Amino acid sequence: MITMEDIVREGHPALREPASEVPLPPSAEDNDTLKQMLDYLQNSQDPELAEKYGLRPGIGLAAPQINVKKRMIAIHTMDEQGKQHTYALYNPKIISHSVEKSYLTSGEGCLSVDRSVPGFVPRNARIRVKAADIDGNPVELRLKGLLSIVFQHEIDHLNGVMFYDHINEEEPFAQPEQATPVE
Ligand SMILES: Cc1nc(NNC(=O)[C@H](CC2CCCC2)CN(O)CO)c(F)c(N2CCN3CCOC[C@@H]3C2)n1
Ligand code: NI
Repeated sequence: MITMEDIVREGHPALREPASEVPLPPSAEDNDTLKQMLDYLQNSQDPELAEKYGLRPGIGLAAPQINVKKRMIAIHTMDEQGKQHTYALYNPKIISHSVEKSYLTSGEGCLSVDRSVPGFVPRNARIRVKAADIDGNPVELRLKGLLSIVFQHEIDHLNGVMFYDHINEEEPFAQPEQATPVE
């Protein structure tokens, strides 16, 4: 079971190195790791389990955060319409994106960052993603809103990018150009 002890924090080299493509079909080990990442998110959103195991709540997780330098991400979140979305993917790749930007009005945080970093994180409003699902089958997703933001935060981790790398240093809460806020 993944707990906060397995999550590496700022300063750990794994957070700043690019992660490697996962050979498909996935090995039993990679499959197990990805399932455990998804379990973490589901456990962290259960108040009793989160309390019992001291889990910080999460809606996304990338393998480098558990010191596995492979291109694997898990996402478990509700969208703005209250629909549950669960993804466990290998080798996600943004193949196209909108010119329009968006950002979470609450700013972003990170399970690997034990501090608050205020500011808007400008991201692409809509993205098209190609990836492989947990069985290694190809998937193509068109994402917008919160889901688009979460995917970009996780794919950033596969490229050694942290959310605060995107924050405008001079004016953290400057309204990003051509951007739609996501509540
Ligand atoms: C927005 C939010 N970020 C939470 N944490 N941060 C994370 O997930 C980081 C990834 C997110 C940060 C911004 C975009 C992606 C983890 N990251 O570092 C992975 O790279 C939350 F936990 C959370 N929610 C709202 C929904 N709620 C449902 C009930 O259970 C609690 C849950 C809390 N919303
Ligand atoms: Ni993160």
